[in-house]
Amino acid sequence: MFERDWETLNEDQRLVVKNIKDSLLVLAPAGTGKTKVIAMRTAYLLNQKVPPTSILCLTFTNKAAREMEERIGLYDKHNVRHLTIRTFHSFCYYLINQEKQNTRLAFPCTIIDESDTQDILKRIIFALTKQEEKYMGNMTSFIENVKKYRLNFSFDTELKEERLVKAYLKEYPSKDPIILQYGARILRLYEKYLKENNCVDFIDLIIEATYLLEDPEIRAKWQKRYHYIQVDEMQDTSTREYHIIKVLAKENHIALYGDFNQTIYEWRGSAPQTMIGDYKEIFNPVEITLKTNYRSTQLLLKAANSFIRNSNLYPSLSIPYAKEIGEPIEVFCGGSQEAEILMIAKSISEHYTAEHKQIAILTRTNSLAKSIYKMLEKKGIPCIRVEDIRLMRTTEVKDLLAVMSYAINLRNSYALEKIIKHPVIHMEQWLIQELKKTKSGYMYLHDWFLAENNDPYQPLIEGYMQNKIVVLDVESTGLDTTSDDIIQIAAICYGKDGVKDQLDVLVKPTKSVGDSYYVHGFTDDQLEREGLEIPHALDLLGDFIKDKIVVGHNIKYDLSIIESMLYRHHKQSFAYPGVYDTLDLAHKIYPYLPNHKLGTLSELIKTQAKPNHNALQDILATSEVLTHFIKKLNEKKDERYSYLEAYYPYVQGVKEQVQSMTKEILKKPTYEAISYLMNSCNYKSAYSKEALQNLRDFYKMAQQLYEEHLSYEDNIMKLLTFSALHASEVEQSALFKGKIPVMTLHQAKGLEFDYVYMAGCNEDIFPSRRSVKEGYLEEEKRLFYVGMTRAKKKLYLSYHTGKKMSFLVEEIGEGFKNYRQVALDKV
Ligand SMILES: Nc1ncnc2c1ncn2[C@@H]1O[C@H](COP(=O)(O)OP(=O)(O)OP(=O)(O)O)[C@@H](O)[C@H]1O
Repeated sequence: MFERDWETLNEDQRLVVKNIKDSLLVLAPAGTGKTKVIAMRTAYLLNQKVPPTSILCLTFTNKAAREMEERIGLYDKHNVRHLTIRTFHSFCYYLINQEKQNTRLAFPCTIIDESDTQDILKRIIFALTKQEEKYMGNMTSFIENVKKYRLNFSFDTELKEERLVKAYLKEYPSKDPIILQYGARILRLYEKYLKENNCVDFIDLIIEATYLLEDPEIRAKWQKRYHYIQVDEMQDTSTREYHIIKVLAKENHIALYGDFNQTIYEWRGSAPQTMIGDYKEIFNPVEITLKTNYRSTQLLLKAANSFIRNSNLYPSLSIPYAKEIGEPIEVFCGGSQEAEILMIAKSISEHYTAEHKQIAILTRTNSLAKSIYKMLEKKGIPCIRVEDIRLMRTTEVKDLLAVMSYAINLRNSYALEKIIKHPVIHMEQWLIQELKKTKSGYMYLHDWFLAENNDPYQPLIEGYMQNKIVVLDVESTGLDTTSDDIIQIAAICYGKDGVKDQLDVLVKPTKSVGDSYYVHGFTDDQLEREGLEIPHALDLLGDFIKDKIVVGHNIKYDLSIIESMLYRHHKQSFAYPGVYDTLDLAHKIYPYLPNHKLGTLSELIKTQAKPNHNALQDILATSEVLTHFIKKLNEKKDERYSYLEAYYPYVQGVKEQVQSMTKEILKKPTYEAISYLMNSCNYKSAYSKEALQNLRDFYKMAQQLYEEHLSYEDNIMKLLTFSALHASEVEQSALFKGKIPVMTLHQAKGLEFDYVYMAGCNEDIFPSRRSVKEGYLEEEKRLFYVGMTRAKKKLYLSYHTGKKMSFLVEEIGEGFKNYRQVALDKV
């Protein structure tokens, strides 16, 4: 297979595939086969016996990652599983997950996608300004950019939001009155909200990965891991992402692939020219340009080249492979926007029969895509608005995901609020508002749903008084709770009279400790000599924690791996009267600390025991921190009781409903949990026919993603991560169910179609007036180029009278276009 495909490659492509000794910069204009080349070069590396675990491929979309994996799988089915092929965010998540013990995040945290971010910001902005949506667009990118800007300062610098925003606005001035007046407060409230709910957004993933890689040990480990790094669509890689690549690559081989003319995310922080300047200086790459275009007809390619010249874009021109001269671009003008859309409809139904499915309609804005979709639908043309088929973003899917997310992260009030507002539960708004006001007593919304008829901290306080608290910590061969082994269990039983008992055992693992030796210091030999068999160690632990309150710092991780070991050894889960996490308490009691790691808390409280990765020492430090927290909790006891008296009777019923629902979810595979919610909990009564169809698709997706060997909880985690990282993406398969996709140009990145209609080629629409005002005219030109180069056979450009035709159409130059004007009554 590889040999056969190798034969089809042109000389430039072969140069790239075969060069595995230098760093590379591959400049590849649209349609010249860079995706194909990356896949073949990876296969070639495997042929040359490069270990698959040392190859990292970063793609722009999950779809591209999947396609690349499939393509490489054709050449090497066995090794493809061991490659790391991910999008940037997904890679950062992977890295953080592997460094669970070092990250500042508390696992399992919930990753929120862009629509959740918008939702949260909308609420904050409304609460502060009583203004609604019109400020959203600006605010989302403002928050994203300020968060990234924070990385210009060292992690040790303490920077309050006010100072950070001031510094940012000095460098990047804004005229938006809401940003100027409220920017810092909005940022502060947004960050606080995420922390309280144990959620992270996409930028946090990049920030946390950067933070982790600052640690010399962690950095060296990851640098050692990857010897070959390939990055697709480098032109849209943000400066921050490039920084991570650079750190990882160090002196290893790196290959960047891209096309300056397809940079369409400069507004989000990509600066390809600066990045490449830096890359050339540091890595001294061999530069190869792919010149042969395999996608478009001769005429379309000449038109695209002509556009590049006339608009002064980056001078990378390509030559056609196609023998077909092709048809000229058809430019037509409607007497109104409606007439323009009707002309598109007419053209589609006249020229293309059912066999011609490869058609797409591209627009500059979402709102135009919506109008086109509506009108085509009325005309009976089967089409689909890409925005609507982002399955993971639909309200109904998000409703079900909220239940799952809450089930595994009981600190997630964001998800909880979604659940209790849902029509099947419907807690009244006034009550939710009142419950949110009880934070001053360390009672967050989620605490109301954990509390029995009394103070949620009562069991902890009582446990302390009765010397029945167990502080626990386990060490393992790695951080994958589903497959790694426990090698040490350490616990103390303590309370108001100090430490009463202690358990400290080593355990024989079923596999080598590998690199984890550097974290805990136990060798295979020592564990073999001194370790107990795991069933025995688990029994000892079971006895030790019986009837005790279990506490730990980020205890969820320890409990997950214990649960997994019990499951693997066919043992019953442990039962204990309560679990508390000092990390959770730290967030509530000291919300404004820069981080809540055990070391930070130990310094703040001045504990005698200092945490140092030795399990017993860490436990002692945790117990001192806990004692301090219990004192604080006690101080607010009366306040909590007065809240409980006022609201608990209203909460109780709903609480029981939510608890029984979430408990049930954790006893089933994800897809069964979906049908349980739909049927037994009657979620289905709340949705329309289309929404129910989406939920059926979601069910199927959960079934496909399900992995038997993972625990129920880990499968939920997998589904949630998948949905967050895929939320902004178009699932190509759904597009081609015999419907014509209507989408924005940004959504069309990386796709190709036989026939492409670019609508709304009017001044002020394309280029968009706002972008031009903000200084992004060049980016608008590149977006136009991306649109033109999606077409394989024919391109249609349309506009309407009332506004002038976009000058971008003129910049294609003459000799490639036919003009047509039709009045509305003739359509
Ligand atoms: N050597 C080749 N021979 C025949 N077809 C090829 C060759 N190289 C690439 N192609 C085909 O050309 C088309 C474009 O390739 P590909 O999608 O890899 O380009 P690209 O550079 O990633 O494009 P873009 O940047 O516009 O997304 C694909 O259909 C691919 O299969």
